[in-house]
Amino acid sequence: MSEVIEEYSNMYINGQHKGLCKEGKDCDHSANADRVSQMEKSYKNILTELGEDVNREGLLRTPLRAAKAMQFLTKGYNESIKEILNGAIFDENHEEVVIVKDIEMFSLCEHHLVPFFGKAHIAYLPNKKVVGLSKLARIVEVYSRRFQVQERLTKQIASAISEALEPAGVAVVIEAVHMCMVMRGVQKMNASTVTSVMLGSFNEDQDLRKEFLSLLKKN
Ligand SMILES: Nc1nc2c(ncn2[C@@H]2O[C@H](COP(=O)(O)OP(=O)(O)OP(=O)(O)O)[C@@H](O)[C@H]2O)c(=O)[nH]1
Ligand SMILES: [Zn+2]
Repeated sequence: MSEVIEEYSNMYINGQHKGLCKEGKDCDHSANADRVSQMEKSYKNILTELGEDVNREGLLRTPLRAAKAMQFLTKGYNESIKEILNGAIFDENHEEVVIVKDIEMFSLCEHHLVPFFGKAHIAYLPNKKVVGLSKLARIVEVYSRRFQVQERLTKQIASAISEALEPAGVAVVIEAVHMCMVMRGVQKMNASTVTSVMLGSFNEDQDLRKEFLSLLKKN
């Protein structure tokens, strides 16, 4: 048995989940072990093609570590908004804007598979329903932990909030630095990219939009 399959099989003993997955959640460790094992092989190939000796001490466990790291960095594919928001939305007659700003986000650019990272700022104008504040940050996690372009990430976050809460309006702004523009390609250290999606009242009401954008400038 390969090291990775052994490691993953050990997590599921006598019907008890140990380690990665939540108690009682239906999951398939052996399929995941196969996936990680295949990725490990692929990383070995990549390192070899780059001229590295995959048998030197420092690299011995690197392909496996890289495979697991990549799984973590793309864990959003296995997460569901529905599950995250289950029980977290409640009735509240709050008619003012709710803003959560400076939510750190880390994603991977789908063109080069290198990171882009920065901050997401979210506002919504409730329409009878509000959501646990941390869940807004969790929505950012679900969509950013995937291969992305910043525009789509911004839109997916806004749409998820809009569908779940049916608010009067939603605004999402993301500011990010793309390592594909910093470490390679055009090599611009200080360029940052800002994307925004304004739905409902944030789209229709210029004053509301301005108020949100001016709040983002304040520290
Ligand atoms: N719109 C958008 N473009 C992105 C994002 N991330 C990376 N890109 C761009 O995707 C483009 C890929 O273009 P290509 O010309 O195929 O790639 P490239 O030759 O590596 O381009 P350079 O980076 O200019 O060297 C580049 O312009 C990247 O800057 C993103 O989130 N949104
Ligand atoms: Zn890129």
